[in-house]
Amino acid sequence: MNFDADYQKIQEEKKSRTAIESEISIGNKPKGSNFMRLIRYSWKHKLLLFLGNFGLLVTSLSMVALPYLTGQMIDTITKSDGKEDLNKLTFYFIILTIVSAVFTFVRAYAYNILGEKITFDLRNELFQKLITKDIEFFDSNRSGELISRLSSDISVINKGANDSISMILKNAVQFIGSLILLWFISWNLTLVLFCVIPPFTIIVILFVRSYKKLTKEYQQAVAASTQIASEVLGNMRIVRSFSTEEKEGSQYQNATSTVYGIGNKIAILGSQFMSIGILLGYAVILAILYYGGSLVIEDKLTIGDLSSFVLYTLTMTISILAVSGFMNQMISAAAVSEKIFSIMDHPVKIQNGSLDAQKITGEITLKNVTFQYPTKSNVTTLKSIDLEIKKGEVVALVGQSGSGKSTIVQLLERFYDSTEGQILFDNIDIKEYNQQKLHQTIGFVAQEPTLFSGTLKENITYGVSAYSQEDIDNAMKLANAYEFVSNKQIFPDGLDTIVGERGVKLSGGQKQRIAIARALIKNPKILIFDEATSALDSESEFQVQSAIDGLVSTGQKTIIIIAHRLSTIINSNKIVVIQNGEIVEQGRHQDLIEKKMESINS
Ligand SMILES: Nc1ncnc2c1ncn2[C@@H]1O[C@H](COP(=O)(O)OP(=O)(O)OP(=O)(O)O)[C@@H](O)[C@H]1O
Repeated sequence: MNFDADYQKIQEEKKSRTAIESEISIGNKPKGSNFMRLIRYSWKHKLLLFLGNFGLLVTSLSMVALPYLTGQMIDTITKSDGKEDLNKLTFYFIILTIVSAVFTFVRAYAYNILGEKITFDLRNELFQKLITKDIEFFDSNRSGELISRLSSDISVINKGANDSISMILKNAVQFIGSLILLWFISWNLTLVLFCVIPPFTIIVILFVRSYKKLTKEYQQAVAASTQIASEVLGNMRIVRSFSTEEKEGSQYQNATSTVYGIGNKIAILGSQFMSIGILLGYAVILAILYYGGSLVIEDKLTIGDLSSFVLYTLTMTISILAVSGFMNQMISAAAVSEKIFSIMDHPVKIQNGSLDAQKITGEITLKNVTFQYPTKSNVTTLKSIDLEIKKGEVVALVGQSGSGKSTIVQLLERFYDSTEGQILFDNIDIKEYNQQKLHQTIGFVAQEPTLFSGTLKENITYGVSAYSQEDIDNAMKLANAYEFVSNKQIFPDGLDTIVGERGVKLSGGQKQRIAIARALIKNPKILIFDEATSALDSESEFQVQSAIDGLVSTGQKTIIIIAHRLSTIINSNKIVVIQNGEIVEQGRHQDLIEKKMESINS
């Protein structure tokens, strides 16, 4: 294992971590209002929306009627002959309470389910869009951040989209309904109330603004700490071997301290707002009681009406406070949805072609290919590469680390489009081919094989829809994997052995051979080995190398091998030497040696 390189990688990742902490580079700004776009997601579930809103209307109107009924009951109590009316009013009260309870259930249930459906739709749409983004997108957006978009951020939208919208609407209906009834009970008392509403509204607006800013900062801080956790937990062996647990622990603590700090500010702001709200609320009640009480003394208002008035004022104060509370959730949802929609809308540059690549024979041409990575556009990684690979040829790409060998492979896989020049398969531009079909004709084995959680069989047949047991066995035999998979002492469950995080750990060489079998089962016309043996010990290397040699000897596939070791490439039809992104030499091994001898002699 190359610990130094790994350690350096972690350090580099850490440096870039700081850079990405604040912003996710998702490119273009979202179009239109995010909120309206969220509403459109709920519009897809019209029945639930209708049920929720109907429940909401009925509950809110019953809540508006209750203080009025209470006032009427108080007035009836003060009359000596009011028993019959009291019974009637009590009956109405009971009915209203029951209606209110039933429709509260309808509203809450419909909105909760609606929230879950929106979450389901958003999460799936986002994931589908993510996995079809250009590889370039993943160069500049860290997986930790993208995962938190998918998990915690979408849950924030769920809360914002169901609880808050429904509660805001409910309280708004209650507020307006109460205001109308207040006006009918006593317009002059209502005017007193109007004097307090503007300062109250200004405070709410100021609070909402500051809250919005802090919420955004909070989410970015959470994403940054998640990124640290995911990197450290994913690289535990390196962390342990360099004894950096303490350092990583304090790094994480620093990141979470930032989260805590912002959370603290949010808590202070929220509490301040609540206390000012309560203060203003009681001031209003006192004003109403004082002025309303004077009107009762002057016989211009009944005690029942004053009681209704006080209750309505309370309802309205609570409504404003509740709306502001739920506004927070909605603002968080809007802030989060802005990021989610920006990711969804980020354009895909690599356009798919329509040509079926199944009939490709394996002839590859690179014509004057120049390339800069989009995230490093000031550096030309490949410079005017001209290369011809014939069908069935074995070509080795050699050169110093960082010279551009793997970049050539990435262009052949069309992970990126070349900046200049053309890549042709069977004399047809790579852009003309359907990408999925093209990938089926190319088998790729990377330096560090990645297996997915699941069985060995699932891993070998990854990406292949139709296969027989014979296909699996053949692929395993060609990859030198058949023997160890069939060894009941090592793998009692054979192909059904679970691998991955919760399963059996495979050795590097075993993993690599499963990865080769996975590449071979597609029966690809082109096979690419990107330093497939460089991370292995000599025994595993021998096993993998003989699997590659076996494939080379069939002469049926075009094989591109990136390797450092001479033994791996000595039998190639062509060795291509790359230096600083340019081809400096190419030919058979013997030709290159002769050339070298000539240059030494001359
Ligand atoms: N996704 C990427 N984004 C930006 N730059 C990249 C990316 N991948 C590679 N590079 C850069 O491109 C250059 C060529 O890298 P490449 O991986 O092709 O080299 P290589 O010859 O395969 O090296 P090695 O033998 O070490 O694997 C390097 O400078 C590298 O830093």
